[in-house]
Amino acid sequence: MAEASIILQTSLIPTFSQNPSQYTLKTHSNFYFPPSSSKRSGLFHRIRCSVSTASSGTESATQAGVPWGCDIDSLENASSLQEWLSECGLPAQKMAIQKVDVGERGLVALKNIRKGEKLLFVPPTLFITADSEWSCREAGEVLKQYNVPDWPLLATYLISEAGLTNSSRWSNYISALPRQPYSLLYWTRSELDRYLEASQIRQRAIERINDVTGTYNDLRDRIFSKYPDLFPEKVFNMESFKWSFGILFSRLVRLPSMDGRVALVPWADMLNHNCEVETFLDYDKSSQGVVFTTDRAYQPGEQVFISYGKKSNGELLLSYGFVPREGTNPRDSVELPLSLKKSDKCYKEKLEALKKHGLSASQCFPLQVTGWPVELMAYAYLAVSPPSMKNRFDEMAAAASNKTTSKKDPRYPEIEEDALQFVLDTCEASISKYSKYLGVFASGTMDLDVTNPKLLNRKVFLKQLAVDLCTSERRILFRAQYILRRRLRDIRNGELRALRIFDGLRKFFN
Ligand SMILES: C[S@@+](CC[C@H](N)C(=O)[O-])C[C@H]1O[C@@H](n2cnc3c(N)ncnc32)[C@H](O)[C@@H]1O
Repeated sequence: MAEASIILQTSLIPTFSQNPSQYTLKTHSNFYFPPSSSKRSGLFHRIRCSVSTASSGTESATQAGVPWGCDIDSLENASSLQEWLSECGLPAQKMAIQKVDVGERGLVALKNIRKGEKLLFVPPTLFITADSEWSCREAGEVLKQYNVPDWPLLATYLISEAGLTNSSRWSNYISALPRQPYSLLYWTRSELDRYLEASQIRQRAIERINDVTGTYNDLRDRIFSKYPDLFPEKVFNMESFKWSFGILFSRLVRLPSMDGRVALVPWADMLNHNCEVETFLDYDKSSQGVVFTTDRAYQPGEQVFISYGKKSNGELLLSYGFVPREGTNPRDSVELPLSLKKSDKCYKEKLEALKKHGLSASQCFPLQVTGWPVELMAYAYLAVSPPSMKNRFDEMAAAASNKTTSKKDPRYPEIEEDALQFVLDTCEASISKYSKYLGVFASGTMDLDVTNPKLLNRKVFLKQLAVDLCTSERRILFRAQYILRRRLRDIRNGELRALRIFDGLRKFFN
């Protein structure tokens, strides 16, 4: 299991990124559109494809949601999925899809499973990748002609196959997918503003929704509108793209041993996440299938888990729509926003130095229970450094940028106390934001059981997720506050002791 740290982070996409602005899904600039449209229309003017527009009547797709898939906790289609997969070459399994306590549906051991055992063996013929054959060949050709990148291509592929209902080879798989995956993509702007006000995840969710909307608009304007027979708006619309991106965010796998190729892997994507499990999905060259190796033993009836990667609770909520129980995620982190003070005499020079290294006047850094990155301290040093340290601004900004290769821990003893105090102040400002939020919203929702969200109304469910997230993020801030206060106390005690010694020596020589 080589390079576990890298692989774990990338097992189930999307990956953790320290800097939200580095997140790239999109869109305009990624597309290459061939210059000549006359050639294109010559090639495609005859093509037609019959796509079922399903949910009849006047109900628009936007109001009705997508007309395919099933309820998130439904086992209705699970047995036909399992049957179809076996017919298509999935070997006999030691697990079956069942209702579970964590994750609603999941894979449960049917027999004793040993630690270190390889499971699954899903063959490549059952993966959905950017190279999969389209049931509507012409639609696939159009997208390839436009060099549409993998993510939007896969999102369109999924809708195209779903729209064909039973005539798609993936119909058994698609019928077993959730009709509305849990995802922040389904939260409205006012829900994000209201419930995630205190957390930086709100901004990440807004950016992600904008990316998905931008990607859909791009595809519609540049491609779908030119081929309405292949991409009718009744099927290829914002609602269906929200669904397909929701599916990709929560189920797409990056396979390190296949050069990082991304794929939907039916059956393997029925495994739920556990923060304490270290094993992940990958392609196994010897058995030529997707497998994972158990890192613990399972008895019949126990749910089997994998890891979706080293993700914070916020990132798990963003992509997968759940928040692990408090204190169970050793990889949990919270983003701390640090900013230059506008009143700083060297504001302009500092900003210039930051910009040179791809940073800005306001920057988020991840705090973990175990500490924080060297980049955060470098940024704090820059923020508090006086004009006399002008010649060090560039090196501080470079160290604050995670793009630098050297990970030296920058130290400026003369301003260390100020830098720590600056981080502590920011930390405490964040804590009071969380406490205010939790004080207002949390009352009465803390002890609700969210294992069966269908029983709760949507508002209460979202609120509980937000409260769980904010509680876990505030816990990390409290821990950082404690460490910072202790360090400051040590520095101040050390200074006091040094002053006393100096004073004693002075008196002695006098
Ligand atoms: C790859 S799918 C796993 C199969 C999924 N449970 C299903 O029935 O289709 C990922 C989704 O499973 C659910 N899930 C996975 N791990 C979970 C966990 N630890 N707690 C709660 N839900 C989880 C979330 O809804 C997530 O979006």
